[in-house]
Amino acid sequence: MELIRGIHNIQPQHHGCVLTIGNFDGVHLGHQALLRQVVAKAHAMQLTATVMTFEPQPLELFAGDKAPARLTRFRDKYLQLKKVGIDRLLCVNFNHHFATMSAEDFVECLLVKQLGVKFLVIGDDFRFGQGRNGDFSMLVEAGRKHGFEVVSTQSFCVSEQRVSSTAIRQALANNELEQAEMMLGRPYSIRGRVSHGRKLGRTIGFPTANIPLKRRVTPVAGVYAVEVYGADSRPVMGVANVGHRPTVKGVRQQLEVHLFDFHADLYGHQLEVVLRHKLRDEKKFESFDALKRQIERDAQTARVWLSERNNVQLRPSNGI
Ligand SMILES: Cc1cc2nc3c(=O)[nH]c(=O)nc-3n(C[C@H](O)[C@H](O)[C@H](O)COP(=O)(O)O)c2cc1C
Ligand SMILES: Nc1ncnc2c1ncn2[C@@H]1O[C@H](COP(=O)(O)OP(=O)(O)OP(=O)(O)O)[C@@H](O)[C@H]1O
Repeated sequence: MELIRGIHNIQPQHHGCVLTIGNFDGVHLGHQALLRQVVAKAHAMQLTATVMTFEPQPLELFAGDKAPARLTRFRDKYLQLKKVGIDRLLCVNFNHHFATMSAEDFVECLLVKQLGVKFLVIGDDFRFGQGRNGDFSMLVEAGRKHGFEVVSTQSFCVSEQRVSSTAIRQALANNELEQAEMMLGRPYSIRGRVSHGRKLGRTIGFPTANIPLKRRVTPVAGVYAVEVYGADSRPVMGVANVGHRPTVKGVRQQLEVHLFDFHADLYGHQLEVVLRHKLRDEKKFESFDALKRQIERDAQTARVWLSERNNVQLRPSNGI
């Protein structure tokens, strides 16, 4: 998948495409249904399947710290879009200048002149341009004038609820991990590179791989039973904490994972940590020793939960 970083990097060879536009945070099942239409249409028209997305996401520019937590970082979004079969990703730097572009300019300058859009697929609620003034009917009108077609997809629902990034964040915040998985089409996970921590964990028998979340705010917090990919050729079970570590006066939010029965150096590795089950909220303990005893209990509960779940999943369907 080709990545175009910023509208100033659009070249004449990018002219002519089947396009969709949006945040695509999570690249959930609703997004995937829409993206599959884009890919199918692009094949039929022998054009490139193109996605326009924004970095930062518009609300992150407008609301700053109050913007909702991200489901997927840009890197994860890129990988998921590639998996669905998108050919080209245009990542627009969403700054105040871009935000003041009128809906008319957005269509005429960007969609028509620069991208030469031939077919546009958008969701039923899509709005664009300064003040969110542009809508579906305006695009249809512009399409007639400039010779491109516009279709609006129907809402993709799970259990009669429209799948959306907002609904998934809500499910995660309510500890409804299975509900979130049904909407994402895959379990919720956090990816990142293991960095050096304070190395206190090993002193209490619980070495942890630390994945700094940097400026990322996650829609989850607390202690979880997890499944980790990227540490070994097979998934490794473990227990993880997403939080600020108040007992040891941690400042930055971080993901820390202790892998069961695993003894190898993981510094620098890219891990994917799948959160399977929430055990409890993070809390401040009166001593490091009390925290240690609680982590022992967490690890035991996580082991039991994960092995019960794996037994159910691995049991052959014919009951043998
Ligand atoms: C399963 C698990 C649960 C944890 N729960 C808490 C908690 O409730 N409160 C807290 O302050 N820190 C918690 N921590 C973070 C520990 O404070 C941290 O792992 C320990 O200080 C080691 O840090 P280090 O990896 O930087 O050496 C937890 C860590 C793990 C692995
Ligand atoms: N469930 C869905 N069914 C069909 N189209 C969808 C669905 N969810 C999103 N889309 C469409 O996918 C495109 C990108 O969506 P976008 O990420 O902006 O919205 P979203 O997932 O609904 O997130 P939010 O909850 O923040 O509104 C838009 O055109 C949107 O209308």
